[in-house]
Amino acid sequence: MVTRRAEAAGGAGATVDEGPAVQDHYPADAAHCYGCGARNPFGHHLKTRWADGSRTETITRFTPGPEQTAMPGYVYGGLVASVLDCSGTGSAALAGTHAAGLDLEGDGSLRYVTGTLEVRYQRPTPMSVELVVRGRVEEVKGRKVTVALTMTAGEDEVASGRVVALQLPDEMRSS
Ligand SMILES: CCCCCCCCCC(=O)SCCNC(=O)CCNC(=O)[C@H](O)C(C)(C)COP(=O)(O)OP(=O)(O)OC[C@H]1O[C@@H](n2cnc3c(N)ncnc32)[C@H](O)[C@@H]1OP(=O)(O)O
Repeated sequence: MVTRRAEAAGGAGATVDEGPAVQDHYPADAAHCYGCGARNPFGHHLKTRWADGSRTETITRFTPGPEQTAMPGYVYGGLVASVLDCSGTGSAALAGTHAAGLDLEGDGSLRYVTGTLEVRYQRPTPMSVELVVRGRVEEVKGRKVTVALTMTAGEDEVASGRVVALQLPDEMRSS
């Protein structure tokens, strides 16, 4: 299976990718996620950053390949969902950690899993075009962060959705 990394620059209008990716700060024992874990050789290796100085908008980029085909020329919907999913949990980790006044690089930074994922497929998603996911943090409430997401391919919005992410439960921790 081919492994690709999302490209980290260019092609997103006026949006600026700012600072390190949250996944760069996941500890080694929490970096196995298929969507965003740096230590998963078969995964997407998604990287989610603040999109600007507001600390409410995030950006994640991914370019799908032919093995992620639905119909020739178009991307499999499960891949679209998967990219939205980890864009949402990464955004939640950025937002929850920021809201708690913690440092991403510190031991106390917060990690999140998916509680609920909603996806609306708006248009067929073209293959081999960089997909840009923008996250907007709607709410940080206790253990829960809600993030609204849009995915664009070039000028077209191809999907949108929402992730409700909850802080990583103890039973899912590896140590
Ligand atoms: C370390 C780095 C990690 C990187 C990996 C990124 C993850 C990648 C994405 C994934 O694939 S994660 C895998 C798929 N997800 C799971 O397997 C999660 C399974 N579910 C659970 O473990 C628990 O149900 C969950 C942690 C989601 C919630 O349990 P909690 O005990 O934390 O929730 P609690 O009962 O305390 O409820 C807290 C709030 O969240 C709400 N809530 C609970 N479960 C929810 C849910 N599933 N969806 C939406 N909201 C939910 C609940 O209503 C409440 O809202 P309010 O505060 O407003 O009252």
